[in-house]
Amino acid sequence: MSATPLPRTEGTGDQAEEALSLDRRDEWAALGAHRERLGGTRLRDLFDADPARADRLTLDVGGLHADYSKNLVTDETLRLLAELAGATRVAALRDAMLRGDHINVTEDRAVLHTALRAPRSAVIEADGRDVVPEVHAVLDRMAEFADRVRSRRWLGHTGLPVRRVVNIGIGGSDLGPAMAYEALRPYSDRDLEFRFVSNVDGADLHESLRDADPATTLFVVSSKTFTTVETITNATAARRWLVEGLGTEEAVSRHFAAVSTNTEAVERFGIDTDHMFGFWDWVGGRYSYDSAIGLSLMVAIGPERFREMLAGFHLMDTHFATAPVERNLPFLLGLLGIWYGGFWDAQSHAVLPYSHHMSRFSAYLQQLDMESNGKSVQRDGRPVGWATGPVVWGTPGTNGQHAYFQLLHQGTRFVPADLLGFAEPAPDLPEALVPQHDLLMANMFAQGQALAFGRTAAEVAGEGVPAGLVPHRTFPGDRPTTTILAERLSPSVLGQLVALYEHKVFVQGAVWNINSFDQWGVQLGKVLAERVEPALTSGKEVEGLDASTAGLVARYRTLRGR
Ligand SMILES: O=P(O)(O)OC[C@H]1O[C@](O)(CO)[C@@H](O)[C@@H]1O
Repeated sequence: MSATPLPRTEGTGDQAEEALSLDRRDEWAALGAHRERLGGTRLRDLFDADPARADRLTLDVGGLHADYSKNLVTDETLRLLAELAGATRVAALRDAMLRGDHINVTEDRAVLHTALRAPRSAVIEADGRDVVPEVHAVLDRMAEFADRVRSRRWLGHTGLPVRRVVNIGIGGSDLGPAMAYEALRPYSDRDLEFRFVSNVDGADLHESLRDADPATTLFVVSSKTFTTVETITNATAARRWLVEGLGTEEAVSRHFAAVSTNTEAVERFGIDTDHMFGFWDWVGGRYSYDSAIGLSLMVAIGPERFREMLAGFHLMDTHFATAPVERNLPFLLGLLGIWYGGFWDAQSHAVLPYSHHMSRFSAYLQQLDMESNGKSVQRDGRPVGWATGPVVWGTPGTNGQHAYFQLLHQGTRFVPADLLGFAEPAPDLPEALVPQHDLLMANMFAQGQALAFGRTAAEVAGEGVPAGLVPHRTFPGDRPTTTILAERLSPSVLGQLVALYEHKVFVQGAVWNINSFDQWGVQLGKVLAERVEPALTSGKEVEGLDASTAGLVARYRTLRGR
């Protein structure tokens, strides 16, 4: 880590305000006192006392209908949370981000992923230069490339069109495109096959190539830095496979494209920079799939759908930038998380999509949220004295119901959750399968109800359940959920959802006064792996290994017969 003093963000101005620790703010104390007063307030009581609650605590933004009435909040809670957002100057930091200030203070960078989806007419400056024309120039080149592959005009070395696209990347260079490809699969060209390879375990690449024909395979090597060891190792192996398969190095040019900010490294690797698509250091890896990192996705769904997705992102950006805090969905979701983490001791947050196509969404959010807000020092380096980012997890809801929902309903842990669902089934679903959609959605609505309101002992006993079983069959309820319902999982709606969570993470990082845009915590393991690897292969003594790790290395070598 750099020893140079951190540049100050130009954004928020008031240094005395910024220096005040979150837990010493009056607004924080007010929330603590409010929490005490709420005590064991039940959602049942809140709904009974206020027939308008379900109507009032909802918000429509673009194609998303958010119902946050099943959260453990009153109007007073929401007012106090909005005051906390005001005191911590979240809106000022948001504006600083949107205008290109270097709010990523530890890396001295602007944070401008919102520029990736700005319309052509917008002007957004990073370091004094309008970045919007460059963004659209790359999008146009991507569109041309995607169209050539999709129309089978892009020919491989032997003159055959592409059948399989293999995206090689990891973290933000994998999770976004892989998640979005799954989400928008019904919109994709079904005659093209897509694979996403991330793991340095050779099995990942092998499974993606074992039935592939080098003559019809296109690799998209995606890496912001183009130095990430997993990606470069896999890309090198892929290149070897291709050259062996087609018998000549010359084939590489027609079968490899690259997405990166590092032109030199791409050239060094041997990928023709005519087939390279760039982006910029002001795009964080986990905020990048709407940049050229989405190239494989664009090949799958086509430039028009990709642009619809960008328009969805932009819609949510505009809402985030302009709506008042109390009616601003990213603010609301962010503040609810602050409430549960700070005053209800919630350790985790579940995101449960009732949609098969959203199966990778929670995995995508894990990086977005946990790499952003898994921090324990404030922006100026002081330790935090409050809980920051939660463990984010989840899988499609119905599957979860038969796995871990038992704990959500009756366990001792408190797990707030988001339920995501779509009124329309996937657009390509055969007629015979459409009726299943009602069953799917009935489950989502029922789970929200059961989690919120439970089933009291009296109700259970009233159903004739034997007394000994009553405690086992009682559901405490008061497990909060926010339900987000959209008409359909379209490209635009996906963009809206991703931008919603991006900005939710932003709001939380701003209140917690942490830098959501660096990721120093991933460095140590990388450095140590580089030191350990020679010990595994050559048996050379590696200095500085602790006794446990040295023992494991020795055991590994024995098991491998070395
Ligand atoms: O795109 P790159 O440079 O290969 O990095 C991949 C990922 O590695 C990280 O730097 C650390 O996990 C992520 O932030 C990033 O998305």
